[in-house]
Amino acid sequence: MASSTLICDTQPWKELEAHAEDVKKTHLRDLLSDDERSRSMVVEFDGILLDYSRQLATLETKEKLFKLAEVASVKEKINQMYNGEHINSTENRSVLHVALRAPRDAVIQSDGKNVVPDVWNVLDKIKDFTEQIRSGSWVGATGKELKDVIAVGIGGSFLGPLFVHTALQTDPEAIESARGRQLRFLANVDPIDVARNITGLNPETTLVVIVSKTFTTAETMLNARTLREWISSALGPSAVAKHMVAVSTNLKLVEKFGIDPNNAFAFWDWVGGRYSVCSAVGVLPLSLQYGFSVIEKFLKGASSIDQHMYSEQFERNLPVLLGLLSVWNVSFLGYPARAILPYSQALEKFAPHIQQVSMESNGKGVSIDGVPLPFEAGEIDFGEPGTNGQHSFYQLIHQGRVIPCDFIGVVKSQQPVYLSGEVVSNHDELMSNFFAQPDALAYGKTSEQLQKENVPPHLVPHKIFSGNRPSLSLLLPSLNAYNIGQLLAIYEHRIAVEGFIWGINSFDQWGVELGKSLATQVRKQLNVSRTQGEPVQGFNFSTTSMLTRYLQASADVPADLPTRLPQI
Ligand SMILES: O=P(O)(O)OC[C@H]1O[C@H](O)[C@H](O)[C@@H](O)[C@@H]1O
Repeated sequence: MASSTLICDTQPWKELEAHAEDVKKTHLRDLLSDDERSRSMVVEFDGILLDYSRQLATLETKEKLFKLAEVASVKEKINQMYNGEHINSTENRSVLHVALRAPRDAVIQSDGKNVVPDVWNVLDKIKDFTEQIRSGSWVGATGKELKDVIAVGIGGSFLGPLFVHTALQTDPEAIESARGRQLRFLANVDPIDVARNITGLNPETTLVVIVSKTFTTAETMLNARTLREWISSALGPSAVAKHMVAVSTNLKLVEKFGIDPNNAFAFWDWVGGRYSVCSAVGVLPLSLQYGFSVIEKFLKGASSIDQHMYSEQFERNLPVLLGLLSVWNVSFLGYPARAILPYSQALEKFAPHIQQVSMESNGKGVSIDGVPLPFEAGEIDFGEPGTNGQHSFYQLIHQGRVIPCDFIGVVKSQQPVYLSGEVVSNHDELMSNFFAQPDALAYGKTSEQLQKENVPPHLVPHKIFSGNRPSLSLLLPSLNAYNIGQLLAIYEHRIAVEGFIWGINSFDQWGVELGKSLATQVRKQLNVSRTQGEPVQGFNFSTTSMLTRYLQASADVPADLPTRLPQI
């Protein structure tokens, strides 16, 4: 496909549009009665099972989607990504998060250089440093062991590590290796988040890890300065060297901040922020908490999916299939949202992480060549663990709008519980819902069924479930570090595949800039108003009124800002 051709102008796209009209006339009840079809919509790789038989799709849909992938050059784009080509063209960068989890002997080139040795130099440094901290050979300024870690970072420097930390927290092996240690995350510039993070912690036993790709993000830098103050006001300025380390691509700014460059852990501009959890961004704080050997398993799980994505034919390729189905739902069936529904409390931070990976990657309005898109790209991702979500927003999913759902289940619980006298184990109880919900969505309930149940006629319309609501199910064998790595990589690659089809740049994020620069203007205004009593000017009526009101009502904030840390 010529690079300036939009995907929506190609024949396979047009055929899919016409085909979607036919498929909309069928019902999942009928599609699911064809066992042959269902059988062909189950794929397994490395213990992970994907069943997409409850997608509103036929065998013909699949074939047509493969043709779309062909005309969109998906295979070529995957190869370009793995070969380190500058596919992030607006930032002129390679996109090589796969190199972060590649085996030591792999060769992955960026700009003519094999980056794998650099990756492993940093991993070795992390291993060494975290062993020093965990063994107590590195101590704080007063000679005490550093048992607690606060990771300061936001966006991609926060959400992925938080997801993995939350997922590992109840894994038996991880629990064992984290005994006596705490890992916290400070992301929001809201001072309440500082207060919550330092509550109950002693600076003497705390290590602060500043995580920022650019080392310029306003929120992270203010939080970093705040925690530097917390440490130095308690232990003296020289304590910072023992209590603060950094992860960044910008080692000059790390040094300027006052962190010893020896205690800085590098990564590279070919790692996108939201794809950085497998770099020092995630590996350092997570190894401090769980030990490097646990986190190495997480990297191996992600690497297994990387190889699969690269070499498996599309019919059996989990991320490619998932990506194609997402495009089908969004662009042809017209369902703009997706619910991510893990039936595991350990995955409670998975949807928030994927929200960033997906919405920041694919929420674009122009093609990679800058041509405005005549169709919507991206999807609205949200989710909560089951069964909690069932008691919250599932009403809308069952009887309101159609939202394709990803059901994620786990065969073996991290924490099995059985009660004598109960019908099933606690995990079986959870999984009963995992298995039931997709069928409830697909089949629904008809008025005939309701009448047979003697439902009073006036309630029948309220109790009808139209069904025909698509979902897919992913079944993981367990939820250890390896499986968590697999799950992460499946979603990362799925999102890339969607972007490859839509013909957009999934690896830049210009849409976050405008709000940041307007906040700079407001920050300047707040400063001159508080320090010099300047009236608010240069804003529209609404912002001027609100700012004025805010300033008047918070006049107790001292203009000279004497240091004040949370009083909690
Ligand atoms: O890691 P940092 O440079 O501090 O960036 C943190 C975050 O900043 C921005 O908001 C970007 O949109 C995110 O992709 C990034 O992860």
